[in-house]
Amino acid sequence: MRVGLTGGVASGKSTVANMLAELGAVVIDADALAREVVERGTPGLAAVVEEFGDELLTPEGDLDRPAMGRLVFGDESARKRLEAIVHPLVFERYAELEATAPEGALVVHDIPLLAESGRADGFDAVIVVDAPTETQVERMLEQRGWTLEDAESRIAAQATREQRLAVATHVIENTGTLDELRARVRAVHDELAVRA
Ligand SMILES: CC(C)(COP(=O)(O)OP(=O)(O)OC[C@H]1O[C@@H](n2cnc3c(N)ncnc32)[C@H](O)[C@@H]1O)[C@@H](O)C(=O)NCCC(=O)NCCS
Ligand SMILES: Nc1ncnc2c1ncn2[C@@H]1O[C@H](COP(=O)(O)OP(=O)(O)OP(=O)(O)O)[C@@H](O)[C@H]1O
Repeated sequence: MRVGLTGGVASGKSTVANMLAELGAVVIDADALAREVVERGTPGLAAVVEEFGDELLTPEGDLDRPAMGRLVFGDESARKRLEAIVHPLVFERYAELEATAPEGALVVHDIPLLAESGRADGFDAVIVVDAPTETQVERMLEQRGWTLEDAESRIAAQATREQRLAVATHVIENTGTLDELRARVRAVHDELAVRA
């Protein structure tokens, strides 16, 4: 059973993914893979440096993620050039990890850009974590210390709520407490697990 999990930035995807993992699902996290493929010393990071220059590296030689974020979320063509390097590497790692999942497992693919990718049809079910834009912005400002401009530029780089909801088979509203979220996640998990 291959389940896609998506949602806008700071909607609560990782929180939901962690709750699903606690319930026994195997979670593959695209954001984590996108970090792994550009770690220090990787061919991915070398490709990024070739494209964008080494001023986007920290003195230690890591990708300067805040600086890269400011660049790509303010410049669509730069974002597309970064995605063209990172996304194929992420898909490669995805295929490798998926092949190691145990038979009969509920395999959850946490993919922030699933609606944008046009790949939602390839999943048996698609869970969309949904929250109003104001809630997303509040979480980014309060819990991540981003500026309003950082928050709004990430939202602008993503599909709209409506576009995301259009690919959902299951919607998880994340507007209440974490306990309410956990109860909704359990209900969706239990429904999908019997089909796995
Ligand atoms: C620009 C980068 C270096 C900024 O790193 P940073 O640590 O600040 O953010 P992080 O990677 O944790 O992403 C946080 C969230 O930002 C949003 N986001 C990230 N990349 C993108 C993108 N290309 N388009 C729209 N939203 C994005 C997602 O909601 C994601 O969950 C990084 O986001 C990146 O490498 N992005 C390109 C790769 C990508 O598309 N990743 C998304 C999943 S494959
Ligand atoms: N129902 C909730 N009540 C309070 N805080 C919440 C709730 N849901 C999520 N959060 C908090 O909001 C922040 C964003 O959640 P999370 O990291 O799960 O979002 P995300 O969609 O994975 O974000 P990103 O797109 O950046 O990866 C986190 O600090 C999380 O603890």
